[in-house]
Parts: sequence; structure tokens; C-alpha cells
Amino acid sequence: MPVTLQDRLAKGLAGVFPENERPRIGVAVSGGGDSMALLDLLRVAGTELAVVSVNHGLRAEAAEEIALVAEYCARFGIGHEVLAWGWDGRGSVQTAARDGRRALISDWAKRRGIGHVALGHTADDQAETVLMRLGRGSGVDGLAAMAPILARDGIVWLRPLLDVRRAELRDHLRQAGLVWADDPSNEDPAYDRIKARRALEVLAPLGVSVERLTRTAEHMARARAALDYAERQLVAEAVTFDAGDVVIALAAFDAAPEELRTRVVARALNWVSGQVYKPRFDALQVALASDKTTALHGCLVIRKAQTLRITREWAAVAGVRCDITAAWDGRWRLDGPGQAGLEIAALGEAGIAECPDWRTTGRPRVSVLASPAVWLGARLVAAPLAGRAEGWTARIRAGRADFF
Ligand SMILES: Nc1ncnc2c1ncn2[C@@H]1O[C@H](COP(=O)(O)OP(=O)(O)OP(=O)(O)O)[C@@H](O)[C@H]1O
Repeated sequence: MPVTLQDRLAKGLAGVFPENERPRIGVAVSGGGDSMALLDLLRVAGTELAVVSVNHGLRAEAAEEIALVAEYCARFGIGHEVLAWGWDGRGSVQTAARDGRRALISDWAKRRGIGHVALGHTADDQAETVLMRLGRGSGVDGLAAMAPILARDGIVWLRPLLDVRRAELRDHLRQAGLVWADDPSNEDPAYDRIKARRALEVLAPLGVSVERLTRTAEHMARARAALDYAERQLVAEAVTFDAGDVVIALAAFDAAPEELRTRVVARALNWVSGQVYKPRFDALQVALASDKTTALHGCLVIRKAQTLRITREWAAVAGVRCDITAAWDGRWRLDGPGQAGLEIAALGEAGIAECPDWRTTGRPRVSVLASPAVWLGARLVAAPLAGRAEGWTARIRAGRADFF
């Protein structure tokens, strides 16, 4: 029996939900061919759906394209919502639109109690992504390209059509007598994605194809899973958490391969700084090779005889101030005898001068300087991580639990 698109969709969704559970899922549909086909395939499969479209307000035709989605949903009695996005003029418009769409859709899903949202990315998108990333010199993570299942922004994103060719979805739409919109920017050679599409044709004599590049992505995803596994073992062996710092025991660390060492330190830098973007690889290599303290990614990497300590850089938090009830630097909460007007700010030079016992913490001075303290205006009230608690305690997100 031939394998149908329905079978391949089912394969793309295999294992996402427990056997007898078929919750309502969200589908992000632009009115383009890929997501319209995804919508139709999911509906025919009997999935309970809620559909969302985002109007980026960038092209006059967007409203008409979304009207196609609305018509489809009305015809089949499926709930459909349109969310509007506006550009604040910052950064690249494409990146801002994509990030904005992601945030709007995930918020929408959470509001509606929807845990999963399906996207219409195809094998062609995946292959183009691999090629673009090759062009940027990406490593294993980048070449693993788009994940079929990804928990992010508080929901799970699904890409059940990553194995299906764009042309097959167009055929499906034609056979089903459905209309879709072709976004004219999908032909604009100014975009990297379109350049990648053309490059694929040029590289065909070398044997490069969508099938082979998607296979590369799958292979890289497996390699990444193996690296994750090894990284967790190294963390279990070598990493401890000390008042918001990450401390790496060099005995176990130095014996590990370079790829694992850089991954662990990159993760530690993100955990301490709260940044989501990874530190630059070359800067990371410099920091790891140095026997001195290095500033990187809003942190200090401090090498001692037996340990590598990653601590918050005081300069990066010197201006960070918040109300006593808020999370300071995105990760610290302070509890104690409250009074009006208290704020949290870094201890800093002014504060440490008033904490004669800071050495009892056993932590380096630079780490203590960047620790959260309670202030009333310019007066230091308490410094729970610098030996001057005054009834205050400092809490941080769980260490090992959310390191990964
Ligand atoms: N404006 C939008 N509103 C809702 N979902 C969208 C929108 N744009 C993209 N998506 C979702 O993200 C997926 C990938 O979008 P992208 O623009 O990269 O691909 P595309 O090839 O243009 O897809 P499509 O043909 O479905 O628009 C789409 O398949 C769809 O699920």
C-alpha cells in the first residue's frame, strides 16, 4: 500500500500524545500553501483544532491571505483567530516579525489552554535551513536545524511535515480543490532562504538534494542528543552551584573533550547571566584557554588551581535595581523583615565596605560584589550573601534542576 500524506502526518505526530489522548491543538496558518495543507491534513485526520493567523501589517495582501484561512475555518466549523503584530522599527524586520509572531502565538495558545501548536515547515524548509547554516559555519546544533518537537515559550511547537516536500503539499491542495496564497516574498532573491533554494539547484550535480540535507539534519539531531547525554554526565561529575555561581572541578573537566567543555561553560554562562543567546564560540575558547580571569557574556570566568568559577560580573549588574518583591537580575529573590521603600541592588564597592565578614562566605571578592543586597536608598540594609544577613535570606532558581 502506498504511503499517503495522512500516514506521514501521523508519523510526524507519533509519540507526541499518549495513546488515548487527543487534545485540541493549535495550528498556525498564514494562508500559504504549506500551512493550508497542514490544516487540511490535520482536519481530515480528525484532530480537534484551533487556528491562528498573524497579520504582520507589512503587506497589503496579508488580509486577503488570512481571509482564505477564515473561509476555510468557517466552512468546516473550526475556530479561527487573527492576531495583529506591529513593528517597532527595531532590528531586522524579518527577525522581529518572526519573534513577534512566536510570542503572539504562544501567548494566544496559553490563553486558550492549548499546549501544542503545529507549524507547516516542510522538508524543503529544513534543507534550506541546513544549507544556510552551512554557509554560516554552524556546528552540530545549527545543522540539526528545526526540531520536529520543541518545547519553548511555555508551549510545545510541532512540525509534523518536516518529511514532506512542498510540492507534495501543493498537489494535495489542488486535489482537494483548495485555494492558498503564494507570498511574493517567497520569490525575492534578496532573502537568504530564496538564495538557498536556488543554491540547491546549483548544487544538484554534486548530489546535494532536499532528501540528503534533511538526512544530515536528522543525523545532527542524533549527534546533538548524544552530546547532551555526555554533557549531563560531565555536569553531574564536575559542576556544583555556590550562591548563584557555577563551580567546575577541573580534575573531571580537563579530562573531557573540548566540545563538551565549551558546551558546559556556555551553559553555565547562560545560566548565570540569564541570557538566551549563546556566547560566541571564539570568545569562549579564549576564556577557556586563559589562566587569568576573563570577562565574558556578562560573567567572569575565574580560574583557580582546582576550579573554574563562573560568576556574575559586577559591571553587568551595577545599574540593576528593583523593588524588594521583584526578581533581581531575573533570578534572585530576597526574603526578610520587609519595610516600605526597600530595593534590591548589587552589593558593589560601597556595600562590601560595610560587610567586614564577607570573607566568611569563602567566595571571591568579585563574586560577593555582584551579589544581591537590600538597600534603602543609598543605605545598605542587609547583604545575605556577604555575611551580613540581618534576618534576610537569598533564594535563587534551583541550580541543577534548570541548568539544562
Ligand atoms: N502570518 C502567519 N500566521 C500564522 N502562522 C504563520 C504565519 N507565517 C508563518 N506561519 C507559520 O509558520 C510556518 C513557517 O512559516 P514560513 O513563513 O517560514 O513558511 P512558509 O513557507 O511561508 O509557510 P506557509 O506557506 O504556510 O506560509 C508556516 O507554515 C505557518 O505554520
